[in-house]
Amino acid sequence: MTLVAGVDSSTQSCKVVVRDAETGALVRSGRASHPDGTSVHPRHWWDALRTAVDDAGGLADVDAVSVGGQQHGMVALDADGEVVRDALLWNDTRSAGAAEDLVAELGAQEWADSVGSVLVASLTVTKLRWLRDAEPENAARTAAVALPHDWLTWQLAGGMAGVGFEGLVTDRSDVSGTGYWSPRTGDYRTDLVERALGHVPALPRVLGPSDRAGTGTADVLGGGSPALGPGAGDNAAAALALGLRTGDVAVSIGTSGVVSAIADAPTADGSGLVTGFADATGRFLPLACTLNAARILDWAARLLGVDHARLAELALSAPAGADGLVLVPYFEGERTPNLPHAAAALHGMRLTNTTPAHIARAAFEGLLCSLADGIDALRAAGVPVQRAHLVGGAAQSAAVQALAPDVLGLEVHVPTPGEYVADGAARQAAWVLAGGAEAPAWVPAQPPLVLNPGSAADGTRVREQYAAARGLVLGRG
Ligand SMILES: Nc1ncnc2c1ncn2[C@@H]1O[C@H](COP(=O)(O)OP(=O)(O)O)[C@@H](O)[C@H]1O
Ligand SMILES: O=C(CO)[C@@H](O)[C@H](O)COP(=O)(O)O
Repeated sequence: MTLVAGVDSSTQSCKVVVRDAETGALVRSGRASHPDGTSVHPRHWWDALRTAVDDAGGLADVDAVSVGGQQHGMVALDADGEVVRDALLWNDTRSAGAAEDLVAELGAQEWADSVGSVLVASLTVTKLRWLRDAEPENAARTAAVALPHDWLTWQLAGGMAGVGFEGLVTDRSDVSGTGYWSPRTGDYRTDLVERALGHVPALPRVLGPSDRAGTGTADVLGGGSPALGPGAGDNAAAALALGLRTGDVAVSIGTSGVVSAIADAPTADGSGLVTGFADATGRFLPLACTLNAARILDWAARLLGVDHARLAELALSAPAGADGLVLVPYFEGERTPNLPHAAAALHGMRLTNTTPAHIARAAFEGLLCSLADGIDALRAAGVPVQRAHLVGGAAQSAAVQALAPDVLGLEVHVPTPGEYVADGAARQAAWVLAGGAEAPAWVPAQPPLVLNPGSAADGTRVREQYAAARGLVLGRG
């Protein structure tokens, strides 16, 4: 049996899956935690990768490895290939002012036309501008810039000592989230890098969907020398694992809340709600991403002193609409809509509707309404939406599953619990070995759970009261 491995280096953890390259059957898996915080030294990702690989029984017997990962993080390297400072992650909002400056300089629609997206603090180019303004010495020392998955792939290939900056590679999906690469032309916009950072550092070579990135040589591979895949941004990797088709929307509820869809043509949404990324198959991945998602539920569980299973029970014991209690969940500021300095707010509190059950219900409804807003934005950008596929850690919550069809107003498929980002990376690794125009067809071991909307009226009411409360927050934002 030929084995391949996929890695998901996500915000909160690192996951590794080992699968049969031909059938996609899961052979073994492992995981390890990442530290908290929105700026992290990349060595923590490397340490977690090591631990997750050990947990997965090693990789000595795999023939190819691909790395998927959290998008946008700025990994700045000096001329010796050393990390210049902690990487600023996608959910670090300190570059919000830099994003405003850059948008003011060129105009929102010009950014959307040039790089597919209007800039918000998540996008790497804004972090480069922040570095130039806040830490000019670090900016001047920056000789190369990579994304989290690029840096990990480079480490697997031997890093500076092994392959130098010439061996630094990325893929279309992840580079499309930098804000200095055009999904429409497939070219870097080095003029925009220079505008942000003040000079043009070495940038990773952009590989095609099944191009070989090199050969793994690192110790963590246990003496094996697997082919390395180009890797992918986490959302593109999940889309590859799910085999999304026209009309399908992936709804991922991890640290970020993401709705994304495969498209044949690039998008350029000047409103900024939809970012026009590329996917991992040579197509495009219009996407709306929130900063607040699974951690809304983590917050509610902590507040109420219960675990996730009990939080779901409490929520399902309260009526739809929580008797008017509405959570607008912008705990960490927000990205969609772009309100980096906003805070969360509970609206409509009465003595009768502030029970644990109502608060739990409001948490789930606030989470799902913010995702439903993202689906509306995709539709407004011309993306067809027929059904949702629910993935990410919080997709396993019974209350998310019960409430999603009504609030999203869609048929919802819940695939078998799994690590869809790591699975997509593993499927890409199999594609690198097999070659050909399409990724190998892997059939899921079990069909998804299919959930249909029960009460359209409930869904509409929940969304209307959320929209009213969100309007108050926008007014303050
Ligand atoms: N059954 C559950 N109910 C609600 N939230 C859950 C459940 N299981 C996991 N989570 C949450 O999912 C998140 C992790 O999801 P994951 O997709 O791995 O995140 P990321 O990719 O951002 O690291 C955590 O915040 C965790 O608390
Ligand atoms: O910023 C985005 C997408 O644009 C996020 O989706 C990150 O890629 C992080 O994802 P998770 O770690 O939450 O899965």
